[in-house]
Amino acid sequence: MAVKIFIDGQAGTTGLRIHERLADRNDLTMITLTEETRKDPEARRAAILESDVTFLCLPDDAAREAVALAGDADVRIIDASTAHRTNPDWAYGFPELSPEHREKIRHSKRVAVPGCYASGFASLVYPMVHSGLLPKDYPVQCFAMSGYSGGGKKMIAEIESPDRAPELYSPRFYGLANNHKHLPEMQKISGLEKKPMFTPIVDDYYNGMVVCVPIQAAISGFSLEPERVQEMLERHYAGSNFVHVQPLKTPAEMTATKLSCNDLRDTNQMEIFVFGDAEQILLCSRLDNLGKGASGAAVQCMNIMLGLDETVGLL
Ligand SMILES: NC(=O)C1=CN([C@@H]2O[C@H](COP(=O)(O)OP(=O)(O)OC[C@H]3O[C@@H](n4cnc5c(N)ncnc54)[C@H](OP(=O)(O)O)[C@@H]3O)[C@@H](O)[C@H]2O)C=CC1
Ligand SMILES: CC(=O)N[C@@H](CCC(=O)OP(=O)(O)O)C(=O)O
Repeated sequence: MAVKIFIDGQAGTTGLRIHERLADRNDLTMITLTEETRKDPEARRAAILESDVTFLCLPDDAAREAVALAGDADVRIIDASTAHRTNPDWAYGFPELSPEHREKIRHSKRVAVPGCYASGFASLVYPMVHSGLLPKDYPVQCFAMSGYSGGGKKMIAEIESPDRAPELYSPRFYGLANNHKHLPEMQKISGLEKKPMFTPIVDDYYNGMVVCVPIQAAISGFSLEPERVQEMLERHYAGSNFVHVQPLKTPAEMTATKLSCNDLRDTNQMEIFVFGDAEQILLCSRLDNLGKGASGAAVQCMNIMLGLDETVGLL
């Protein structure tokens, strides 16, 4: 019998992408609400209770409300918002981080999809800390660039407006008070003792991102050759369907490299790069904020929860 799916927030950026990824699957049937009822709590409750799997593609408060509407019903909930990502009762939806993460997703009824920046960050820092290559108390910094679809419908409308302000044609720094909403999960999931410093930038292209973590090994008093880091990361993600650690480049190739942020657009792929030398290393993770950073990861988690091949319906 087909699995019944409800997407709460189906008209939003993430909801539409999940719908696109699932629409052609004949092992699933979609429960949809009309434009008039899609924000009505009673209609949403009925749809959640009728479903086998509900995706929440909502602002945080509405996601919390949806979980309350579900009560203790047996439905599986996959939440794309920030609301439950550091809640220990929820599985963190990044199966490649460790076999324990994958098992918790497989057996959980409640899964929080990682934030897009947090996905890139954890893909680098979790293995570095858990392998012992990076001390837990290292003062981690992170900078990243995202396409504007990361800001949801409101930012998309602002950037795509025919009479947008001149400053919207340029990349923009934000989160400058080091209070970005992904920081709690970046620290907790990666196992860091100190809050990282995180500087995101949003630019004038639709989707895709690169998240970078520089490591000053020599001046911090430990040694960290790029070869050792690349080998550890390659081992950590060996056999992964979606996370691919790139071979180490020669110094000349590193100098010549330009990483574009949108290469993995519309896929659920993630690429990891190691640059630098024994003094200073730069780790970079490239992904699609709407793919492995949101709807792709959500569908991958659903496949795992349903005991299916995790790659079904995903590029
Ligand atoms: N865009 C991205 O790259 C990513 C987004 N996320 C997260 O996913 C969630 C959704 O984000 P995104 O799709 O970008 O946001 P959007 O603003 O594009 O979509 C949110 C949708 O939720 C609807 N909505 C708002 N309140 C309610 C309510 N009370 N009941 C039912 N529907 C409601 C909105 O309705 P209306 O259309 O009327 O405004 C809108 O359609 C957010 O928590 C976001 O942080 C996660 C990872 C990446
Ligand atoms: C460009 C942009 O504005 N990006 C969003 C993050 C998008 C995202 O992944 O955030 P959630 O998963 O937490 O919803 C932001 O920085 O708030």
